[in-house]
Amino acid sequence: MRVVAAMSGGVDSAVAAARVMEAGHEVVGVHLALSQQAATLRESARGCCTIEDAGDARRVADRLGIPFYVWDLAERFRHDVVDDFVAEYEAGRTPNPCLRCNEKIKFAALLDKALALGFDAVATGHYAQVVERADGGRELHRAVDPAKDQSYVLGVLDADQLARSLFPLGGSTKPQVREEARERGFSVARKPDSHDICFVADGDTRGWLTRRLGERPGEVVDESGRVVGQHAGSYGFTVGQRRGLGLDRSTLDGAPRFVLEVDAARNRVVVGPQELLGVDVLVGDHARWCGPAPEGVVTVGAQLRAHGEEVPATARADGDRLHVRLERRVRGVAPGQSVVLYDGTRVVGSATVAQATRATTASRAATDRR
Ligand SMILES: Nc1ncnc2c1ncn2[C@@H]1O[C@H](COP(=O)(O)OP(=O)(O)OP(=O)(O)O)[C@@H](O)[C@H]1O
Repeated sequence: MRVVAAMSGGVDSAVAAARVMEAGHEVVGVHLALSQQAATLRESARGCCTIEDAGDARRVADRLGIPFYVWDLAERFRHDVVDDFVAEYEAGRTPNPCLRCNEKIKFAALLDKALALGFDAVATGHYAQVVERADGGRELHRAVDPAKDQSYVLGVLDADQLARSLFPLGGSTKPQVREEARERGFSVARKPDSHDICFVADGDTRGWLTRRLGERPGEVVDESGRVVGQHAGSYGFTVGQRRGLGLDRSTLDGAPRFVLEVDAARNRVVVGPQELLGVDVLVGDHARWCGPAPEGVVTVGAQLRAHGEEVPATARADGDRLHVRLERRVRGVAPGQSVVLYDGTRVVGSATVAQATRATTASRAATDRR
């Protein structure tokens, strides 16, 4: 096959590229320039896809003796990932930009361009496994290294995208990959792992959003609507958050408060005690399936954040929508988060949480009897 190896300049994609090459494929290395240097020079200097990262990727490609190109997808990334991120927070939701980047950039813009140029597949350094079934169909599975498993952020891929994707690291642990990089003499063998959101270089999401959206003062209220504090922009909050709530402690008892709801339309943040945070009924939209959509009610494991725990659940597909009933209440589920469904280690599909509520005692008892 002719394969584009997506090379970030990190250790994982370096080893992934080497493995695809050794599997006998014809490989071309591609680094994506994703940040707009002119607009965010100060931030991009420590964020993803810097000039240094491109240089690191090029050095690995040179060592492997493969052609190497930089493709500029900065405009697509800004529109589909960064602007979407801002708009989601502005609307009171909590997006996952890595998942969006996989959906819109790596396995859409990059893959489309690769296919248009005559390539057969894209290989990345994601930790996940693609398993080929006897009927030729392909399934996405968790990686063997639970600490690195990235199947959650790949849960948006459909069958066609999966058929064109190679994840050569899914069967290895991170220490094995680092050791292999060292043995291969890659300059990036000891490069630290990337963390957090690549375009929010210092990790301060609220500060980053404030620079884009400006201050929008509003009220923090408790579950009964009583004003208990002030905020500088409801976009700076996420359901389940405990710190930085700006509460007027004189109006409250000493118990900790958590964000229960971000009401963007009214620029209000609702806080309350921990026991009100738990939800077990989710309605998702933008449902995506790695294979055919399941029929009827299916038993699954539901994961709500990258590296979050998997909760036993039942799910029902309904067109673009997904209904999920969790077997137990989970705290801090925000609209905008993705719910990814698993059957054992296999990814079944995903959706974006639109509503997260709690079942009434009567409906919970009815479910328990079923
Ligand atoms: N700027 C980029 N250009 C090309 N490919 C990229 C880029 N950023 C990420 N990728 C691809 O997506 C994969 C997963 O990206 P992620 O940001 O999770 O990196 P990572 O796990 O830190 O991997 P790495 O060690 O390769 O940077 C990478 O291994 C690489 O194949």
